[in-house]
Amino acid sequence: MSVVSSVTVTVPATTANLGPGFDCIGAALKLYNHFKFTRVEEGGLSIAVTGEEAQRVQTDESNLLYQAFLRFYQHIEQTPPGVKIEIQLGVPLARGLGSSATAIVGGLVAANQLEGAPMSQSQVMELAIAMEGHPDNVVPALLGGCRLAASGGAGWEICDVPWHQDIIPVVAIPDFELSTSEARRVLPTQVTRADAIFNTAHLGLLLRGLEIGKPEWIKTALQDKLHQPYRKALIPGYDAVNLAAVTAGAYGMVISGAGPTLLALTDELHSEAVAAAMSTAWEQEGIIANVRSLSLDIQGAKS
Ligand SMILES: Nc1ncnc2c1ncn2[C@@H]1O[C@H](COP(=O)(O)OP(=O)(O)O)[C@@H](O)[C@H]1O
Ligand SMILES: N[C@@H](CCOP(=O)(O)O)C(=O)O
Repeated sequence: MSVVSSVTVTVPATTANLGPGFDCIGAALKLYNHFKFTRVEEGGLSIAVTGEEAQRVQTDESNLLYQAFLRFYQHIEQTPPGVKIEIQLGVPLARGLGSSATAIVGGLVAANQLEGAPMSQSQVMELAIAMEGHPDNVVPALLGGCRLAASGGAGWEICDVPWHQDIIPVVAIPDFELSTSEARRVLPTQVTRADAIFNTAHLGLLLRGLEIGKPEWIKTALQDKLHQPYRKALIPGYDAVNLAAVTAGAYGMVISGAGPTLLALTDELHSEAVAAAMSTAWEQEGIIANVRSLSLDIQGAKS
């Protein structure tokens, strides 16, 4: 491939953890950010952002998308070109839907394309994981689908997790932010053996439950002892929304990523009722949420 002057990269939102899979499993959703990079021969940086939360995105060198772009050039040991970046935001910021992963993946993929793809997809993935610090958002954002990542001796093993077509994700996105770093600060650095065993068993059950679409298994499997018990307190109304979702027919409800978005898994028959119940429950707590059913994106980042 040859060097190009402009590239547009589309990157999906992701929902990480899925209950017991803290820091190792995530799924790409059909909700997107679009990033256009244009080489500027005179040098310099300009960033323009459109979309609902546009004014919340940094437009100087600290912009995460640009930081990922720079990281690519540092990695290939070349001087970065001047660039004009146009961001069309579709993924809400700091809500637990992997907005930072879209920026990291977007910046790396765009730079790689501009330079004629000197890096393989798996090299881009390793760099993205190193930047984000955990694999569960950047891996599905790059590759699409539901993915489990495990660090091997030399690198990462990525496993494609089959997702039964009857399982519908419903996301309830509240009108407040919770940064991932803040939500990680409340987690203990050590866990008990009992909690480790609990999550190991439940993640195993979840993988098989997602594959065959068995409601009882998914219901049990969505429980977690490693992060949700500590993070619930950061999300007002968590218990009320959980009860409403399950009463309306959800298999279960979890925190999407680090929150505050809440994710219910359900079936087609119940998805509308589950969405309405989650919305109402949060409204009763004084929180307005954008609640919607989303299907899985299976393509990942595309340019
Ligand atoms: N499109 C984007 N362009 C630049 N920076 C972004 C973009 N999306 C997210 N970010 C950065 O990532 C931060 C949110 O990251 P984080 O707290 O991990 O939340 P999330 O769960 O959405 O990934 C934003 O405050 C912003 O600094
Ligand atoms: N495993 C991470 C996932 C963070 O996801 P995000 O969408 O909130 O960035 C964590 O739980 O901290």
